[in-house]
Amino acid sequence: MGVLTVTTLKSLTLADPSVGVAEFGVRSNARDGAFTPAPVKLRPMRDPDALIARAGVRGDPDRDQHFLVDDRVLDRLPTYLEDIEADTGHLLEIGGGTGALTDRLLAVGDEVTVVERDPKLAAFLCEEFREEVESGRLTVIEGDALEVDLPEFTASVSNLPYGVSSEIAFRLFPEKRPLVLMFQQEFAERMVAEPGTSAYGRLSVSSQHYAAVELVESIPKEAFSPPPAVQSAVVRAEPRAPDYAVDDEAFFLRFVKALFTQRRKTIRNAIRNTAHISGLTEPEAVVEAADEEVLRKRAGAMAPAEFAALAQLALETSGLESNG
Ligand SMILES: C[S@@+](CC[C@H](N)C(=O)[O-])C[C@H]1O[C@@H](n2cnc3c(N)ncnc32)[C@H](O)[C@@H]1O
Repeated sequence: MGVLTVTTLKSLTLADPSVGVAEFGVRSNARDGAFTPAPVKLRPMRDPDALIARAGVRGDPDRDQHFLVDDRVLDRLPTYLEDIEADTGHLLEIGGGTGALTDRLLAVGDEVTVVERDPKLAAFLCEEFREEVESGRLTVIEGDALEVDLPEFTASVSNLPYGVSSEIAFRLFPEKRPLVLMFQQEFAERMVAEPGTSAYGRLSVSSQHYAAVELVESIPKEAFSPPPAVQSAVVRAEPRAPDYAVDDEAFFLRFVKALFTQRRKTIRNAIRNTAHISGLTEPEAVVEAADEEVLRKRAGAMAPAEFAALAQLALETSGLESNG
């Protein structure tokens, strides 16, 4: 019996996607060395520069348009979902651009929805992926990702528009789905930061409230056209319940926000000074009830579970403004 060697082609890039499909086959080392094409046929991935040329656009930084042009990065992004065995039944992409990432998502997902605000790009995506749109595998939503209704997606992989990346991330987090999102490097570092580090803050606590977050890759500016001003980074968020319980999630997040506005102050003074943000009607009662050890800390040294315990205590000892 001959030894079988699977012939794989990680990424075959052709300028024109209509040129053909790549055939993946199994080569038998039997004496005749015959090549038997495997039953599956995989198509090559679209070339990102050719997509930009076909779309007839130049990325406009004022509209958060920095298109990924590095095939290796594009090919890797969906693999961060594979690593955690995420369900790729329905992938959501925010900011489709000229479709280089959309193409990779169609290769791994059963169904893909892409949201794109720029009407010209949304129309191009419909044209470029006409077959997938007609077969129902791809839905293009033209509109602002902060406003449109999002579908029931199983995971998202997106190179986010940086101007609204925080707002979009916090629209996606509560959906509790695996996310692979590109941010500015510094923002990504703040999301994943640990207590006691300079990058740790409100963003770290609120991101980690929803998911286990991990900075999986830094991406140089040259991977984009046009290159952004700063380096980027990919964050993978795997949803999980936090290791603490909070009765009022909205209050917890508001309380954390309030305390970090006074990060140089002790927690004691931060509670007192930020009632207008937290909505606490009796901040002094919270100070009286809390442990001295906690009150002496500063927000940057508080673990998420400590904020949660303090928020619970605050709810038990103080009222909340009715609009808080
Ligand atoms: C950083 S580019 C990424 C494009 C493409 N996914 C890629 O990786 O090459 C961000 C895209 O989001 C679009 N965009 C900007 N603001 C948006 C918004 N509020 N909602 C939806 N799309 C937006 C831009 O037009 C642009 O195509």
